Amino acid sequence: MIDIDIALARDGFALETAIASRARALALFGPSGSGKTTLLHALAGLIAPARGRIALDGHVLFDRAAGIDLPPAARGLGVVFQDLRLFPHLSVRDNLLYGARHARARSRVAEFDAVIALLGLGALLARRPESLSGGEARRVAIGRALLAQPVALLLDEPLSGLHREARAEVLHYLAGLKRELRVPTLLVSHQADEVTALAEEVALIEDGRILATLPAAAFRARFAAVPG
Ligand SMILES: Nc1ncnc2c1ncn2[C@@H]1O[C@H](COP(=O)(O)OP(=O)(O)OP(=O)(O)O)[C@@H](O)[C@H]1O
Repeated sequence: MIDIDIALARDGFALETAIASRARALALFGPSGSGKTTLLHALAGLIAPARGRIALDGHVLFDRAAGIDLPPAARGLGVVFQDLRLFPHLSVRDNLLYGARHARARSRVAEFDAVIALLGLGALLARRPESLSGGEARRVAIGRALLAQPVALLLDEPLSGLHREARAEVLHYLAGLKRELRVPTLLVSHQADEVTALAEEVALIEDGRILATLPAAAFRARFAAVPG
């Protein structure tokens, strides 16, 4: 259960959003510049809203009025940023183990071998990030985030900038994770096809405001004709 009701402003852009969702796979869908990444960063604890509250499964991450603002590491979130942020000097295995070393003791989302299998990383373990294709690098970043045993996974445009085959490849693996793991996921995207494939519920965002929150079927009916 995610409960967000926040407002913040910076450089002429105002974000004022409220979302309450019980979906295990929620997407935030909107055009470029609508505030998706800003909202994800507020959730992750990288930007402090001027007003409001953020709670996840009843745990308060941020509450301006109550003076609560958990630092990013204490929020227990697995974040895959648009720029991935893999460690260039570490092998794929060590990038993944970094995630595992920072695992939360309380929860068990997925074991190392299961993540390797689910994301098809077995053949890549000795490689360095610089030698990976775009799709492979994303799979590693997702694996590292999962191995931190997060309470929720935040994915910022996980398929953007990939060519057609690589998009299909990463989408296939993300769909597998959704089937196999119970971890709640927030997907940020401006592409209707990936939202349709991965989300159970979709919050539509425009100009920093949530226009509506739709079940996946209603989203499909409304956006099916939009090309990816
Ligand atoms: N660090 C920043 N400082 C000031 N303004 C910013 C900063 N980052 C983003 N913005 C502005 O905030 C607004 C929302 O940006 P944001 O990146 O959240 O949108 P988005 O929906 O994620 O877009 P995209 O899909 O292009 O990443 C934009 O007007 C952007 O120019």
